[in-house]
Amino acid sequence: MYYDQGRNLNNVIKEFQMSSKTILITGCSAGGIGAAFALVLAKRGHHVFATARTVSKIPLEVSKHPNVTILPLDVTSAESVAQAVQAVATSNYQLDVLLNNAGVGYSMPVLDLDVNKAKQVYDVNVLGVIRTIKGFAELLIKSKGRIVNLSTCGATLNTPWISALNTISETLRLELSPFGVSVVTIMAGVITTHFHENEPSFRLPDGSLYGPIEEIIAGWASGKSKPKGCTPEQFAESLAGDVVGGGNNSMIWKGPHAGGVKFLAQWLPNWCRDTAMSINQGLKELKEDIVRKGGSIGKQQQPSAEDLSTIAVQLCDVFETVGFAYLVNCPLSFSHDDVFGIARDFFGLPLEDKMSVAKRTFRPSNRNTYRGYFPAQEGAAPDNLKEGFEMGPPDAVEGHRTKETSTCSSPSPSPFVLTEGNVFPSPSLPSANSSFSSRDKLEKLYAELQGLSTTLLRLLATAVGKPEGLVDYLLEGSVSTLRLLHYPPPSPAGKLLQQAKGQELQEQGLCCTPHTDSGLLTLLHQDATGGLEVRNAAGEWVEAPYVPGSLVVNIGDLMAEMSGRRFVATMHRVRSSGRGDGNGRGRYSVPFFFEPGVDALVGREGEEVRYGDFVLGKMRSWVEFQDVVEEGGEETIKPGRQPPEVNVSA
Ligand SMILES: O=C(O)CCC(=O)C(=O)O
Ligand SMILES: [Fe+2]
Repeated sequence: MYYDQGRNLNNVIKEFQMSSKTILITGCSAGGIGAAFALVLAKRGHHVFATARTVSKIPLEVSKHPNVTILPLDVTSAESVAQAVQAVATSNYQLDVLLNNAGVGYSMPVLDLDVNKAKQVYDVNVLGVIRTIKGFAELLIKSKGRIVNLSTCGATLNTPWISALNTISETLRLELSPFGVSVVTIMAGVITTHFHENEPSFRLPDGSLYGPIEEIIAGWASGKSKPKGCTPEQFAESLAGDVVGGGNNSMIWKGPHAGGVKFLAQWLPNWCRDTAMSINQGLKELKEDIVRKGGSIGKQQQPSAEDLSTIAVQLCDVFETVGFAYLVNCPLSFSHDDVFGIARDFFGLPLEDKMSVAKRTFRPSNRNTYRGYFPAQEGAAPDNLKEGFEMGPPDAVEGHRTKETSTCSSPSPSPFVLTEGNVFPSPSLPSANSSFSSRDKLEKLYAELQGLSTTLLRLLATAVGKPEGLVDYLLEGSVSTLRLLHYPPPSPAGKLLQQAKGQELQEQGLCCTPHTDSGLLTLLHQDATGGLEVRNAAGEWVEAPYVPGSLVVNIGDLMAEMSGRRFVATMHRVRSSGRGDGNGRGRYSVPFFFEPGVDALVGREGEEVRYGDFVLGKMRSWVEFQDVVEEGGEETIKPGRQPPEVNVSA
């Protein structure tokens, strides 16, 4: 017996019994179900009006087919629909079938919906269908034709844009039956199309209650988490007979998994459906996350005023003495795994891709001076062996000099532009097989860390009796830096160099030399490798061990100054013993340096300096800016330092 992808004997017989029909299909852009239906039906001898909002998107194979007429049709425009109706009415064809296929996707938890966006989605998916049906109704009634609405089996579960269509479709089925027009809803299973590519990269709005499961939701929004489906062509083949066939068959469930969902939706009790729908949707994980955080969600996560003043007292106490604190249960939507996943994503790129965003010091042809990548400099600084990537505020304009030189009273002659925009490895990187997909996550992490640091700064400022407005003043145009660090395991050549540098260095085994941070506060994610050490008031180096899930917080020079030296900017370093988890990957850390705006006047009362100048002064001692040289009283970047293995022309 003949059987081909659902095109069973009955369908074949049904089709042979029917003469050639004329079908108008909406949304026939390449890669989608509409285009696949157009081709399959045209090849079977039917005449097809293949329509799309942008007709150039209709694949050539369809548009060049002798049985196809191309028409522009935007289902959100009554005028466009009227023009298409006019074109069909004045053609030599009688319209037998209207296949409403055009649709757009919008995946978002209901609480996070952007209502205007939702209106647009309804305008295409629901009102667009009504507009088109109204337009073609007269022709369809004349032919006693058929309306086929493409829906999905997801409509019975969690796709509000589509379930509205189903109700309308079923209502129309009854309302049009007296006129001899049949109405069918296709409950599509999983079809692999370009549908999700129309959705921009997924991002929950700031403050979403669903933040902890954003990645899981993103997997569904992008279609990546969908089970394997059939191709649009296979799907169209299996349904061609149903589209042109008569009969009032209401709902047709077709495509991979459609049968299972039908069974679930129509036969099993609600609790079974709820259980099935909670699998891999992140709801279980979200519940666990809420329980882990003490059963509180959203706004209730904010501690009470009493809690805040207790935290303020504890922080003051710790910054006056030890200088370092561990924050636990931080209100961040990123776990340690998430944060170090981003770091691994970046540092795992081939060197030439990282060098494509290297600071100008390391690649003279690049424009970025302050943000971007700095490579490990094994020869120049074996005791400071780290590679890093730095970004500033996500909204800084790329390659744009802002306030730094425009409003300040004494413009800095430095070639470093502290306010410059961020650079990220482009998705189409020089090397074929690599890609960096964590830009959105980095920007979100930055925003969350800036928010958390602001809360901490407000607490500290109030605790030391600073005026209310000080924090807002300092943070105007804040140039905080989020830094990804990787301390690679030393190469054999690097080990030799360390030995050559002398006994003391070898014994210390440092990969980040002792320093204080320069800004207000530093919030550090360190991985489980360890190695961070802090110098206590007695001048002894003590280990700052890894505490799962915690953030290490210390204050920088600026905060120490502003507190009248009440707080200590603690000296810290990293030992290279902590340069690997044994699997040869090295150590990762992600410090966030919370900084004021470049023009904020900072420092001790009566001796205030511009923060931009303060930080540029400090940069002279940083390994990643060692190429600042004085020439004729002005600092310039000494160009041309490259890690030896990089091909400059790459
Ligand atoms: O890697 C670490 O744990 C510390 C890094 C650090 O202190 C810094 O980058 O200022
Ligand atoms: Fe530091």
